[in-house]
Amino acid sequence: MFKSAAILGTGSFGTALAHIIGRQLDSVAMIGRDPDVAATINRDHRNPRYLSSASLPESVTAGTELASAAEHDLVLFCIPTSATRGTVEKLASLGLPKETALLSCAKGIERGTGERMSSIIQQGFPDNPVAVLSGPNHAEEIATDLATCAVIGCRDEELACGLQQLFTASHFRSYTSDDIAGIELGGAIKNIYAIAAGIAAGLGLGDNAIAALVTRALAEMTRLGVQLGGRVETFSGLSGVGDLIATCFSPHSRNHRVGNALGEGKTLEDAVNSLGMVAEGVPNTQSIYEAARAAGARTPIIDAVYAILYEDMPAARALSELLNRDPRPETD
Ligand SMILES: NC(=O)C1=CN([C@@H]2O[C@H](COP(=O)(O)OP(=O)(O)OC[C@H]3O[C@@H](n4cnc5c(N)ncnc54)[C@H](O)[C@@H]3O)[C@@H](O)[C@H]2O)C=CC1
Ligand SMILES: O=C(CO)COP(=O)(O)O
Repeated sequence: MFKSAAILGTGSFGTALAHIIGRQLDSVAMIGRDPDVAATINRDHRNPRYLSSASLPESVTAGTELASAAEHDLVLFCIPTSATRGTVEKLASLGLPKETALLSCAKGIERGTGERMSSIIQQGFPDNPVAVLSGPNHAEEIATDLATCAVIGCRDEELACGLQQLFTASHFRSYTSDDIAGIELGGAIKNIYAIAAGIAAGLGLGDNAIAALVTRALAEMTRLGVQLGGRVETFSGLSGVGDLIATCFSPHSRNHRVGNALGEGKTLEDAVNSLGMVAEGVPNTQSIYEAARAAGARTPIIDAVYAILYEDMPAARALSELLNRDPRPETD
């Protein structure tokens, strides 16, 4: 179905996905902002800044011209969610054929509007087909060919199958679903729990506490995700519990690393600056906290992370408040 693709973003995820789809397609153009990074990718078939040990197939080239996305059948959005609307607007002003399929790979919702990335992309390109990709997909593991599964969210069956074929390799298996909202919400909300799990680890809590936290996080994610428009079963899938487990327990998770630093007493600014990559859970704690308030949802874990990140509440006090809430039944 696809012969070529453009990947917007030459960061970790764009690089990992170029490594995968570059083997399947005649040409993959990575589009970034830094001409030096692009030149090195073209010369060495490696990204000097992100996942520099991953080799990129010969079909992968890089550049900085957003307009060149129009030359491809498929455009992947692998940029931070905070950059999506601006990039969509710029790309829409340059124009894309209406057959070009658009695949959102970012995990977060927009602050202020609460909109999911696929909606923002669809607003910019009302006539183009839009799909999403999510799941437990650490770029570091994809780029070293460790086995990975993902879910593709798409309402058009033919496009879903085409994308599934593209994201099928000996070590990469993909599934399809038509619950785009549920898939995107799981991927966005889990980032906050990865910060919470990191905080818990940084505070020196044990396995019992972290298992309890992740279990209650799944209940909260499902409750909130359904209130925001996802289907309940999606949160038991790869983009829900699958990604929750990956990010809450993996040393690769940037959100977990930010949380860990906070639990050890670092400031948010230091935790984020020392990362040098995007941790979507930081801005998304604000956007999702606001969306939860607007929906009237009960989200004690998100509220605790929000208080730690944005209201200077000490992590130990937030933990104590979480544990000492009024008792309630497990399922309600
Ligand atoms: N790294 C991972 O394992 C995974 C990341 N994702 C998602 O992919 C998205 C991108 O994350 P990463 O690639 O990991 O981030 P990263 O921090 O590794 O790279 C971000 C890239 O976006 C570019 N960028 C930043 N601001 C921009 C702007 N305003 N306009 C255009 N480009 C801009 C940067 O130059 C960089 O190339 C995030 O939403 C993340 O949650 C999803 C699955 C896995
Ligand atoms: O979404 C991810 C893996 O599925 C990446 O998580 P982090 O952004 O926390 O590294």
